[in-house]
Amino acid sequence: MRILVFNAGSSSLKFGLFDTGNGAERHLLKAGYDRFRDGGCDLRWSTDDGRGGQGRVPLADLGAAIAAVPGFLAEQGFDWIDAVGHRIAHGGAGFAAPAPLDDTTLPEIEALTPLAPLHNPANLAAVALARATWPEVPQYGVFDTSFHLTNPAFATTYAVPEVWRQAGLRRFGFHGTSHKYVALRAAEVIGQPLDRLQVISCHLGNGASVCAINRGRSMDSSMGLTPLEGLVMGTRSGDVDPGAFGYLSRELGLSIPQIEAALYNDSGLKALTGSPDMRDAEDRAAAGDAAAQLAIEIYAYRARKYIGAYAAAMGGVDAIVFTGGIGENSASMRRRICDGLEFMGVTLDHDRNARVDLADRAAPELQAWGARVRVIVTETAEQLQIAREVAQAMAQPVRVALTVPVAVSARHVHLSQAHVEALFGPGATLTAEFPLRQPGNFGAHQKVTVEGPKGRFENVRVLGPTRGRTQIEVSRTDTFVLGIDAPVRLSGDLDGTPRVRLVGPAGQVETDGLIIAARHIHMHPDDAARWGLTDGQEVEVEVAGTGRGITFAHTVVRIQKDAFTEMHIDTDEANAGGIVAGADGALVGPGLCR
Ligand SMILES: Nc1ncnc2c1ncn2[C@@H]1O[C@H](COP(=O)(O)OP(=O)(O)O)[C@@H](O)[C@H]1O
Ligand SMILES: CC(=O)OP(=O)(O)O
Ligand SMILES: [Mg+2]
Repeated sequence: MRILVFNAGSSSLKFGLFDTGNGAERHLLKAGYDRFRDGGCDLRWSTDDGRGGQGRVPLADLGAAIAAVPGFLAEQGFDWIDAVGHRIAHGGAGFAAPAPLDDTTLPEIEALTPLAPLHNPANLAAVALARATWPEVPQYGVFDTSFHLTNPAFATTYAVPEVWRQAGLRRFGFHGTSHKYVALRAAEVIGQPLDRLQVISCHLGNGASVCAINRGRSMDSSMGLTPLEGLVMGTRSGDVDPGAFGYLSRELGLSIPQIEAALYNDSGLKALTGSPDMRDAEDRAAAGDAAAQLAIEIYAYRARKYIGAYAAAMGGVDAIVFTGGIGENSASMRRRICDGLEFMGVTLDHDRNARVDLADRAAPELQAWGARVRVIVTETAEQLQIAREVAQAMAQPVRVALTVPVAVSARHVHLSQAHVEALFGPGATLTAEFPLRQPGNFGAHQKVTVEGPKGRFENVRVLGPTRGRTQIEVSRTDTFVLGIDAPVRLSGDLDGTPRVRLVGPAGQVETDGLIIAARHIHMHPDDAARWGLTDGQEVEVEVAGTGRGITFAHTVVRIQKDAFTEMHIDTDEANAGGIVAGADGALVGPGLCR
């Protein structure tokens, strides 16, 4: 199968043509445009049959370079392809794996553009061009963010107001395809499976990020909601005190869009040296330019801090991997970053570091003899990794994933009006303390004690409004605390359920209705119709975006007028999957429609 891959970065367009299948992998064409300036850019290309070239071409920007690709392929005699893989920098929380690019997924990606303004527009321009040029050929997106969706909540959560978090403010991380590829390549060189290793990957290109890969999974990365956080980059600032926004607004009268544009386009090496290019910074520093010297020191210091932080975050490190234009090519930057880390077992062999040859996907080790931590440098093969992932995705049977929010229910009680009065006094009614997402439902001010032969739970929340029959929902673990066995039932299916004592301020009742709620999805009829689901149908739900991703079988779809579509699980289920509030679940199944 012949796969064309587009990788538009913030300063370059790289593309490649791969032949995959039958266990073999050929890199038919490797090409890239970069150093856009003065109305032109550098083109460099090579084919696996020995052709190639390099030189300036009159393409002024990334858009022009993207548009030139079909003509370039035709000129070099590559006249057919089976699929196109596109690097997409921001995929948000919705794309944990490569996805076909179609009229459903593209608007979701477009909506993320403000969070990756230097990247998603170029990525999407390549998609538009490829769809227009090869309308019959499947197009897949491979997302920088996917690899990091395994990051634990304590690494992805900003300590900011809840409404901001609900609006989507969280850390994502980028360069995932690169970090994954180089970590796998390092594991190959070390000769151990990646899931036994603790690796810190430093992708130092025009954009730059450090990633902690803890036993095969991304645990943290220096980029956040957007590719602005973290390291110093070509034109991006990396970490800045958020207090700067208020300061700049007050002192310089700058607006938020002005500040944001400057942090993306006019900061980093460009701000410190006048050029976004590390080659220029190194040349100027060597010629005695103090600003360039300081910029290089800041760059290295920031990277070294993140390496130290991630060694601490993982509780160890077996290998540090350098990649990206700077990581691959700048021996002096690798040395500046590693010097001073001897205390944690990192010692470079300076001769090896100075004589790196990365031809043929080499991944040389640069550590001194006897050093505990390996230091490896390798070319990032984002295009190859994208081609591999596209080929894998195409080989899989079609599964449609639909996203539903997952809510975790703690133990609670629904009461009949008769029981409200028995527990809270004659004439008492439930009063709402906070609304629930299912319309009309609320958490009541009222709380009761639930008592069994072995133990009791005090302050169990009553949910309103009242129902025809009292129902007490607990987890399986709770049944052991109470000392009463309870069946797994759907809400309302209460015949033959165990009796339990409820105690309120004005009295107590013995009532049946104790259940472990069967996991279910409240579903709006429109969603059910759109997705081809019927009431009572059981589906599988994958909640993968957590450290202990889990798939729930036998999840019952409950279609209800006006329902807010949402899956409900109990605390045992949430704990089993390491699921925190706000997680998304994916309904997966062959019969679902998008
Ligand atoms: N020989 C070199 N020495 C130092 N820096 C280099 C060298 N070659 C490339 N670079 C730097 O690599 C950066 C571009 O990295 P690259 O990974 O190609 O970018 P992108 O993020 O656009 O994919 C530029 O800052 C460039 O100066
Ligand atoms: C996410 C990012 O910064 O990518 P690049 O390095 O290609 O600019
Ligand atoms: Mg890049």
